[in-house]
Amino acid sequence: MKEKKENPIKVLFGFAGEARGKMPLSVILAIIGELFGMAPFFAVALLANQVYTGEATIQGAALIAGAAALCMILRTYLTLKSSLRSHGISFTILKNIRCAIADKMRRVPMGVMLETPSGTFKTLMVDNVGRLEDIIAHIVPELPSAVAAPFASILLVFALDWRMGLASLITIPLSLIFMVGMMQGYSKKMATYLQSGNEMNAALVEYIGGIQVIKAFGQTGRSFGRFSDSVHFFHDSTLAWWRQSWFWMAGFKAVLPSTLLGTLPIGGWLYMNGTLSLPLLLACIIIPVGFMPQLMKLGFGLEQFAYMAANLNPIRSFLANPEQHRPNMMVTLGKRDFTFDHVGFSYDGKKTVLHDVSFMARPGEVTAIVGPSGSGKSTIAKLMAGFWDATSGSVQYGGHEIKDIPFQQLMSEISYVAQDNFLFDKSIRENIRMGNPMASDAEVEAAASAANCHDFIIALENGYDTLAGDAGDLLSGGERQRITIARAMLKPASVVILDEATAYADPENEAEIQQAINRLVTGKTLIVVAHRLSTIRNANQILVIDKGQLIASGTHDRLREACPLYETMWQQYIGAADIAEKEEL
Ligand SMILES: Nc1ncnc2c1ncn2[C@@H]1O[C@H](COP(=O)(O)OP(=O)(O)OP(=O)(O)O)[C@@H](O)[C@H]1O
Repeated sequence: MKEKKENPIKVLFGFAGEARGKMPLSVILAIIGELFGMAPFFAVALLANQVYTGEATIQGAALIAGAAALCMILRTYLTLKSSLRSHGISFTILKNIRCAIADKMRRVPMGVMLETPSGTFKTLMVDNVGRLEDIIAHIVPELPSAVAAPFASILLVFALDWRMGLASLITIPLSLIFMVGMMQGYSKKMATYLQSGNEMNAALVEYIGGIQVIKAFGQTGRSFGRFSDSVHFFHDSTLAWWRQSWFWMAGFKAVLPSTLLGTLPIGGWLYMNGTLSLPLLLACIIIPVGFMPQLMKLGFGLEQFAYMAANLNPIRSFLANPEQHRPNMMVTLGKRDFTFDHVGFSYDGKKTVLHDVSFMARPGEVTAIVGPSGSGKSTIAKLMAGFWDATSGSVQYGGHEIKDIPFQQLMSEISYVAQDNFLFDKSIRENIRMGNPMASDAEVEAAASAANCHDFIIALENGYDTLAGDAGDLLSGGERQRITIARAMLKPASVVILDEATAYADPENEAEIQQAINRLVTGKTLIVVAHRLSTIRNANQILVIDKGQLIASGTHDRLREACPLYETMWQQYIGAADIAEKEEL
């Protein structure tokens, strides 16, 4: 995914939608509000002058104080108005970003959705987007006003006496030195901070998920190790950042508002010289005291912009994913065969994982895909299911390119049993029924029996009503796999794509799964990504994949003679099966 360096504010307001063009008024209201906020300082300066010149009267002082109070009321009113408006805009932008992410989820290839952990979407939608709220609602309108009011005051001090104007600015270059120290490596540190926070969240979810095993076996386990490491990393990196920046931050906060450092000695010297009158001295000392705290907001605001960019990046990155387009109109499918015609594929546009793969899988037959780990077997299965589109060449089903078949229509033809045997956090009954929402309870249980899972399901405390999430730690990987096979059995599909799980190679589970598969595929086309070669001995066609290339195809007996890689895999398989059998005895 390529990312152009774009102004993050521009990117953010690209989502303004119906609130487009409303921010300038919010900024103007905030600026005018801040200008009114300077009134008390002018009032004090004016009063001091009147006292000095002997012009001060009770009525005059009351009038000045009243005007200052009115200005403060106006300031509160305008700031409130600006804030109300900017919050409205902020919520609109947040809503639009969330809608854009949700919309994108529908458009990205199914493979992106299946392979991205759901926690990542939660972080994107809730955390990253949520953190933008304050920045839009506060920083955007307040930053220009934090510049405007001090700027107007500085101009006034310069107009009164340019030497005092310069004296009042003396703390700015000094504080800039501290600010540069504070901002050193800021973007990198902020990115580490956010990333380590996300890593801690993910590790916590994994740790809590496995707590039952940890308690049962009194072990700390790998997941605790990961959680503990992430907590320590978060602690260490945050502390290191704080240690590096506290001195600079304290210096910045102490120096910037201390305008007296310049105005008092220089003003005093000018007064003693007789080149500055006392009223001017007082005015030039008091007015800067009022504007510097505003400039502090500027420093804070700049920091927030870096924070905003760090939160905006993962959102932009997801939205930059290429989209998968499918028509809505159903097509008339011919003979249900799969044809791969010179197919090439890359997940990320950089590394090619399939090179020029061509084959045909005929209806009603078993086509097996074998090869070393990482050779591209699952990728072929995912291209058949339409989860990704071929980068070059074409994948066809029933005489049509898969990308010309509506996704729903293709899904109604195919039952896909994934390697990671994904169960939803619903009851086991509902998990199986997802294969066919119209199925009765009796049909669900019949499918479960055929998939060899009825017995262990009824042994659970709540039987078929047990939530898959609650049952997660009670079920073995093989049992979870069989539940997904039961789901696939219930689906009235003509093709079954079975991405075999690698992990459940113990002979008992293997036999149970094998039986379930045999019942599942009666009369259907089976495409199996095979890790256990016993599964596919009788396959009509076996495709041997190596490093993304189809190096041979044929029946088991033919490949044993013609394909050395297949023969080696077969010998390894027999050897492993022998060892497993002996261990069982
Ligand atoms: N979502 C993805 N994004 C990027 N690369 C991926 C993705 N999924 C798989 N790959 C890479 O594509 C290559 C082929 O992976 P694939 O899962 O198809 O192999 P496989 O033969 O099925 O492996 P295994 O037998 O271990 O399941 C591997 O290098 C893998 O790292």
